[in-house]
Amino acid sequence: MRVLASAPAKIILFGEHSVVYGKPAIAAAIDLRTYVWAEFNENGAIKIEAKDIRVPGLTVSFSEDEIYFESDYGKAAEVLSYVRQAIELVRKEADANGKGITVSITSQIPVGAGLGSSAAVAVATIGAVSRLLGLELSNEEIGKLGHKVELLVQGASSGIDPTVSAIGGFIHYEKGNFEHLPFMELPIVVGYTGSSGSTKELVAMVRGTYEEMPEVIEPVLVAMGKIVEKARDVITSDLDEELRFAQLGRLMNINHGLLDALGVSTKKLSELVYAARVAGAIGAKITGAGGGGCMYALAPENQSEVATAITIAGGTPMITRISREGLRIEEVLP
Ligand SMILES: Nc1ncnc2c1ncn2[C@@H]1O[C@H](COP(=O)(O)OP(=O)(O)OP(=O)(O)O)[C@@H](O)[C@H]1O
Ligand SMILES: C[C@@](O)(CCO)CC(=O)[O-]
Ligand SMILES: [Mg+2]
Repeated sequence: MRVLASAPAKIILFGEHSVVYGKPAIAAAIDLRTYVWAEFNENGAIKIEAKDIRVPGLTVSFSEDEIYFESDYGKAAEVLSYVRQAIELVRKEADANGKGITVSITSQIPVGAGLGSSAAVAVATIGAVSRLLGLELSNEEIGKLGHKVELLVQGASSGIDPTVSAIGGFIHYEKGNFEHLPFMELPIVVGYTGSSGSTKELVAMVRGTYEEMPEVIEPVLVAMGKIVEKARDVITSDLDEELRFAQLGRLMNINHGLLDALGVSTKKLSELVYAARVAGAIGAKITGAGGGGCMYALAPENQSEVATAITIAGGTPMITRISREGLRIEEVLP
């Protein structure tokens, strides 16, 4: 039997980082996907074929009989730890420890770019392997297992990324609970800096500053939570679209300033944010953990001008759509 599952990337519209501290956040699934095939193998091993994961900065060390592979992301085997933990977790749930499973991954989502590649690969793997092992799990339950995977690998995770990847659409998320927000077409442009950041390291960096000076950082996190509540009121209000976008744009700009204050922006991210605003975007901010990765801009009137400005500033623009669908079982072959 072979099973193919897919799960979407996401953008965080408002509230990344503060969501790790129990504040609310708003996220949406987008139409880039990770695809995972799962099947049994005979030798009892976990085998992972990550077809298009690029491993930048590869170093190979030869020591006696051992060979170690390291990359810019750390030890090569660690790069696959989200997938490995996802398989092990599902095997345990299904009481199938020791069962040989091969997964093969292809992905449209840039890695470490703030678009939730770790959550999508974990959710799609859990989806494919749970179906293979005959476990009946809802998408919501799979999102919760995806959160466990992120906690195991990263040490800290709010769970918003695996939740939105599993269930799709727009969500308001707070402390493990989510609520779907009304679906809307958002005229956005995502700008990719081309460099990556590790969510694990960025979350740990913010934690370090928080512990060093909680009296300074706590009010920043509280303000981020207020931005999210205001954004939710705007999204669910009956204001006309122009006013709604204008208010959301202002909230994005304030949220970006606070993320910069937490130290998760980079020169390139800020350049893309300002280039988008100068080209007429009504709001622009980092999306995801930062430290490289992506920003997004709200540009109801001029998506293509904003995309061009992002290119001129050295980024790669992506005009994406919100995905209503989360995890999907694409094929089950005998
Ligand atoms: N196609 C893939 N195959 C295998 N592992 C992947 C794949 N895509 C992502 N990963 C795993 O996810 C890690 C990147 O996750 P990380 O959380 O740091 O960034 P992100 O999820 O892309 O961004 P963010 O968390 O800010 O949204 C990679 O180092 C790798 O371990
Ligand atoms: C930085 C962070 O808030 C969002 C990453 O997309 C981490 C998390 O919520 O787990
Ligand atoms: Mg991630």
